[in-house]
Amino acid sequence: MSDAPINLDSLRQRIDELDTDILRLISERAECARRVAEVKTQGDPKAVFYRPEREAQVLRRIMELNPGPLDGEEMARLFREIMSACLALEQPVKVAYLGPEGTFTQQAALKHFGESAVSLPMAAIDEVFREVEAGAVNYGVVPVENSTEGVINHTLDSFMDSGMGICGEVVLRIHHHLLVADTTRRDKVSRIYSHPQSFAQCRKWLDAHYPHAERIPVSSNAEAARLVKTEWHSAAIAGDMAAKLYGLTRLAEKIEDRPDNSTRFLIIGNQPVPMSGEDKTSIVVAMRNQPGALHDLLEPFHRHQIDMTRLETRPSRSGVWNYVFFIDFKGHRDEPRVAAVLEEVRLRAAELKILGSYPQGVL
Ligand SMILES: C=C(O[C@@H]1C=C(C(=O)O)C=C[C@H]1O)C(=O)O
Repeated sequence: MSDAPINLDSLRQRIDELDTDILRLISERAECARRVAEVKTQGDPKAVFYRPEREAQVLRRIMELNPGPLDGEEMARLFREIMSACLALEQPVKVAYLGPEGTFTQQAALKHFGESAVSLPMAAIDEVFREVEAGAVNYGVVPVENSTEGVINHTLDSFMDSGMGICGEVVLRIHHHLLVADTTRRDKVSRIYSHPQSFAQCRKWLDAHYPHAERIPVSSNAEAARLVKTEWHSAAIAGDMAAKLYGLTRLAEKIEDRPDNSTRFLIIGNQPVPMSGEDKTSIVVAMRNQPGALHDLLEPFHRHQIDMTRLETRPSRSGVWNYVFFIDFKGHRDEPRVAAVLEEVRLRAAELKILGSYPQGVL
């Protein structure tokens, strides 16, 4: 240990030098982004600053080039924040999300846009759509499917009613914790608050560890966390954002029954997104109610070898067509192969709405 101080000093000196370099380089990068903003605004008063396809390309490139020892996702997260700060220099992006504050949807919004985005909680999914449609915010973030609980119908229905499209997706690993306040009697927990979906995702764990505690469903995990603050015999199941927001501690961590529990969120907006190189397209199709309709719809995808990633059916509310199909597939609408399929589907369908082509989630 005798040479430790010398080593430590020289290593810290090297870190200082490197930080000086990093600082200079980030500043230079920010200056470039500011100049990009000038180019974008030239002759265009309604210039769009946020470019999802470019951001996806930047992050993918960083992950490819990353030499370690930090892992690719960790490195991309750091660059995500650098880009977020650079974009804020051009114009801070304003995002509405399904609130309240402290929910997984807020976590998804910040994961996608970075911490420099201004995020505003909305009380319901259709309010998020309305805020974007009214131009009060640039984008919206809503959950669309969970790996254990399935699709979130409310989001699909909102797409049927609104003119909004999709300009991105983000997938979040959902970790639930059993949270308590400083004042909670940890050995006397008799009541647990959470969102019904979170209860469903932690059912086995709860049956094993808290079979006798009363489970009280509330409107969100963040609301569960808020209630715990005032009750000495209660706990909440919620995620990290809610724990941080209400100053709760984890009595048990990662209590979800399935370790791969994740939720997919969509970024909604009304901006067409150019190709990023790895894209997805989402469409809604109404078919005539006749035998073989579903086969007719799927056949062109099969023939053009397009990789379908999701197919959901929803009852149509217009009364004329019995069902509409929500389809996600790999590829961008500007690719000839995809354009050909969309044209064929348009001819076969009663109605086709292209919700958008957007970069596949990177982080
Ligand atoms: C700098 C740009 O604007 C924004 C900031 C980006 C960045 O910091 O790399 C990337 C895309 C845009 O969201 C750009 O379009 O290149």
